[in-house]
Amino acid sequence: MDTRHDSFYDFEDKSDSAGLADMPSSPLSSIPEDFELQQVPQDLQNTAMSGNSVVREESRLPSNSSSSVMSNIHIASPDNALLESPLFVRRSERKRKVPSRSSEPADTDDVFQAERIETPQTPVRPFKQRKTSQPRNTRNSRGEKIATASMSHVNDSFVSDEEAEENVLTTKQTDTSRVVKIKVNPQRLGQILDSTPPTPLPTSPFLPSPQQILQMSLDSEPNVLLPASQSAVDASEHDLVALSLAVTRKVPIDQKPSPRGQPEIWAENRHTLCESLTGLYASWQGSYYGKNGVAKAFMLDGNGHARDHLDENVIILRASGSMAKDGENGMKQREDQEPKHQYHAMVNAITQQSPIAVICGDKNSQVLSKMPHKYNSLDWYKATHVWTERDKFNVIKYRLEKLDPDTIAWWVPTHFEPVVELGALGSSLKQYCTSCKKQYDQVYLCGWLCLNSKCEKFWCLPDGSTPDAAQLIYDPRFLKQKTPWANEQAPISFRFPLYTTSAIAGEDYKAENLRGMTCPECGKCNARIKWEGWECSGCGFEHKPKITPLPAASIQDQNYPVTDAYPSSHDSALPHVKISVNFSHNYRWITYRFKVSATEEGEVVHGIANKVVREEVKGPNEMWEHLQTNCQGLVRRELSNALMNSFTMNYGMPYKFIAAGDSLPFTDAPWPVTEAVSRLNWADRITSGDTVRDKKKFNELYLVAYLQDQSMNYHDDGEKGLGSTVATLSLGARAEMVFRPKSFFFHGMKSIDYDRKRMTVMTKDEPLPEFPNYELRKQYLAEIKNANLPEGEEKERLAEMATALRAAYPPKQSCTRVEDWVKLSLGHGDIVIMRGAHLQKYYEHGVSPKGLMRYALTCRTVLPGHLKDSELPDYEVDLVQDEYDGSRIAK
Ligand SMILES: O=C(O)CCC(=O)C(=O)O
Ligand SMILES: [Fe+2]
Repeated sequence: MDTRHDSFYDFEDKSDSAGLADMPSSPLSSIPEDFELQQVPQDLQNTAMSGNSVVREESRLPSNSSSSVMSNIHIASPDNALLESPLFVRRSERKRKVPSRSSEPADTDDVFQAERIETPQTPVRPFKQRKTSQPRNTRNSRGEKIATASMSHVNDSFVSDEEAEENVLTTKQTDTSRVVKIKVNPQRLGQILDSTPPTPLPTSPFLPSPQQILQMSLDSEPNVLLPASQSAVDASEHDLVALSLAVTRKVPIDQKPSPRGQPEIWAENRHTLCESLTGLYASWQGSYYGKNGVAKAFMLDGNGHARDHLDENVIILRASGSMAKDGENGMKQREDQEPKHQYHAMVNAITQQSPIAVICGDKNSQVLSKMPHKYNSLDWYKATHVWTERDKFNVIKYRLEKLDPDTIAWWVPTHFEPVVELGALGSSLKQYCTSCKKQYDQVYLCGWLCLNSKCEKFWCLPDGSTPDAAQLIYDPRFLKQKTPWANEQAPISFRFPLYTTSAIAGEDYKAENLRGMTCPECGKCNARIKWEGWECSGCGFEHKPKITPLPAASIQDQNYPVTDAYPSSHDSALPHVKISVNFSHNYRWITYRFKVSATEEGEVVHGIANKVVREEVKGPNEMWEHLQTNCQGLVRRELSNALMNSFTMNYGMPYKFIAAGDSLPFTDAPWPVTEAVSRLNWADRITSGDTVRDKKKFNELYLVAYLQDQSMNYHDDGEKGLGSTVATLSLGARAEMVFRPKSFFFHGMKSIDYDRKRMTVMTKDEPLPEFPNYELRKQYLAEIKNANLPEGEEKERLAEMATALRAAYPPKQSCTRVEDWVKLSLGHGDIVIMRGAHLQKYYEHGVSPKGLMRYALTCRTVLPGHLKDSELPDYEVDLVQDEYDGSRIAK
């Protein structure tokens, strides 16, 4: 199996973005498994911006607070509303269902006054704000008239007089009051509730049935939230339920209306998106991307969590990760989500007021309109809240708010009327937990809940009971609160600036040169596929800047000096590898020999070139300089739904094994290609002792161009139909090339699918004495050979043997890891030749260049008759004339 070229993952910020292990089908479902707890300075976590100045929002917390600050809900205080609200403690369960606009009063001193909750002082009738005005006409963001009403925000409560009687005011009241305007569009609310049955809600002791909700909403609509003749504070629970249902109403994807605009950027697939948004969103599988401990972006696709929400300005989503496959396409949570790396990165985004980019996939079920493309940039967002909830497992949730609240989002449908504008309901209710002393917003209408997963009262309503899922209807005041930030400007356009070339030699080979292009004309994300530059497959826009080549003189590495003498070696090998050395033609030829089966040896020859070789006429230096400016048609080939990260071109016989791609006849190749074929044929001859010219010529050359940071993962070159010798000429940057036995051969175990079961079995390959459990494996192999079991039974027995082999490892010794046996340090002009039929079957190799730019020119022999007619090229494969004889560098 050829597993090379999967190192395109190298572009991912593995430390922050979702782990690859999960391979979730829904991007909303992965989290790095290797999250590390990253401490956020406590004072940073507790700071929140108010206006332009930083204030310590939670400065009232007790200094001896026992629970982790990390699991607090983090609130960028919308304004000073928090400082103005009284706390009510409810006596009866019945009253708990009534959402109360109540919270711990904000004291400006630093000591949390928890005892106030337990010790009511001066019980007084709760202050009921009656200061409301008649509705008047105002204009919404599109200038259309909507009705508005003023409502007291401070000390108010959506409770009736009777209920209010039963509330006990436990804290001193503040006399400050603030009037906010509620802008609710009654027509819109009515329409929504009329046309859409609310999400079915099982009956609960706290909430009315769906039918009741609908009825109540319609009945009470004129009074609710649009207090024509009545005070807004009389609005009761069902009004909020109705409002919440209207605000969170979802339309099935196939019925979603068209958006009013277009995304700034869009992509047809994940890899073009990630490559074009490098640094902003480069999560190949996960939904989350962060860098340096700060959250950067989310991708919302698929259904997400049951209570995810995405409207014209607010998003609620669950943290990614902790998911496992559930059936064919689904995912289910498999464990509690812990406040780890991603959580802290979100906290950092809140405390640093660092905007988060949101991308939306066309499978997102919450978004208001039909997404025009597979992936679409939504907008920049403020992270405002991070908290934990409980389903079967703990779930970490985030609230995001559109960064620029004043422009209408492009994805809002043309005739969309918002039910309630952001900020129109004032701020959310906040309350302190009597146990952990942490303050949280009231997220759901069923009542205030402690959202600290480390607290004994976590997920408890004030009476100690826990809500059932049916009660979890969002409090619209929580959803629709407005969180001003000191700066609400997008940090960068999603259409990134085009790459501009550098006059400094070598700069153009840096990794950023491989970034994709967000088309300045149409916004489509395009990977850089061609060596020559960028092309937009959406509108045809091209960007092909001229690069500055790197002269041969600049690639001489001071740490590996070469002279006219035979160069020293920088290779290494394990002790059981046999090594021999020869000197000829200004090359040091080192041969590494090791067993590739019980009876056969394979070899790797490394020819280390000196200065004479490098400077030879038509030698490595000239080849290097010519290729940089005269090699057309190098492309990144497609590989199982992604792209190889290096640029390649094939010459001579088609090489179909890695990824399908174009081939050119040798007659159309730049001269270094044919020169390399000729030189590698010569090198093979002189190092194998086979002096017969033209005996087994290479008929194919695969040219690979690696930019900075590109590499080729462990793989083999042993595809069927290839000759057993593979030779490479290395040009440019130094590279490390490593060889090791494949795991199944070394450890003698592999995973197979048999009878619809995944099982680990012992392999039947003869082990080598250097391998672990050598004696035991020999014994087991003999047993299997003699037993002659039917297939199923044999598999079962091999599985038992694998279990026994695993148990036989000494403690702490890995039964999967394999060490490199040979490590070559390849310099400019060096040659590597691999020989041996079983070398490719049982060993694998990988290459990681260390500098800015490198070419590998690898020759193979594609055996005649191996290709099908359809795979044959439409040109005659003309073999390269073997002119090279090494005479210019003979010594
Ligand atoms: O980059 C190299 O030196 C080797 C490339 C290689 O292994 C391959 O093309 O199969
Ligand atoms: Fe290879």
